Amino acid sequence: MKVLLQTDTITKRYGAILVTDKVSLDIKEGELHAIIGPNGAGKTTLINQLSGELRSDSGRIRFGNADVTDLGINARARMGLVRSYQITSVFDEFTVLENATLAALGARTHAFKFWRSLLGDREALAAAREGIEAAGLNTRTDAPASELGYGERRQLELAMALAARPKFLLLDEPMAGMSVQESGAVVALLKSLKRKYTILLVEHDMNAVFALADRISVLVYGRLMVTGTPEEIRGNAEVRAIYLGEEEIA
Ligand SMILES: Nc1ncnc2c1ncn2[C@@H]1O[C@H](COP(=O)(O)OP(=O)(O)OP(=O)(O)O)[C@@H](O)[C@H]1O
Repeated sequence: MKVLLQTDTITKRYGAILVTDKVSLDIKEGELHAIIGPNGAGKTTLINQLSGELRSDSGRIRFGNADVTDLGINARARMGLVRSYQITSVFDEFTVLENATLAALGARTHAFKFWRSLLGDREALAAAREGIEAAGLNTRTDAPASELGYGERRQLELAMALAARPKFLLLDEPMAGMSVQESGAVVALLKSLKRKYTILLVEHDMNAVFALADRISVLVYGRLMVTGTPEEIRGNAEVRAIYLGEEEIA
């Protein structure tokens, strides 16, 4: 499989703290790659470096054939490297369809000129409907976001990311705060998205990670400790030591 995203020794520090430390990763086209690691390991920081929300202090990032190190979040999103949006970017008074359409328009338009054409842009509307369908939210298309339950809201975030027609999806803890039933639904959803998109998943729910990932990378104190298949990670003595006492991986 071709490598779609490649980082070469990317580093981010806050003052004296090295939050990510020379992380070199290869993510292959079509794979679902999970990043796990203890609290504060630097997982969210790494996602932010990949999405372009944070500039790395050193190292390079390649996406497809391009060096995207110096590009911002919007430029990377337009190339297809898209992060599932934070809950704050959902507009409560807008419907599911309107929110997804905004995300579709935002992925390809600069500034705010898209406001006037909301729901008037056929291509954006089609992308929004596709995203909503893929995220399993089509029975709620016309509901205002304010009426969605917690799990549905996370589905809307996913729909918004998909409406941007990504090649590569960055997902930061999509199951956080969900009930067992809700996270089961998200696992099923992500299974249905596998292969259609290349996915990088940061997630604490080990059952979900081991059920979904083709490969898993373990980040500890900002350093990439090991990358392997779920079987290799499960059997890795160092990883087991880090998670000792955390029954999920046992
Ligand atoms: N803007 C910031 N300024 C200073 N320190 C920061 C900043 N953002 C993150 N950190 C620190 O960097 C470290 C890694 O944070 P990060 O959120 O990336 O870890 P994480 O692996 O995602 O953690 P968790 O699993 O708890 O979400 C933490 O010690 C955090 O306090």
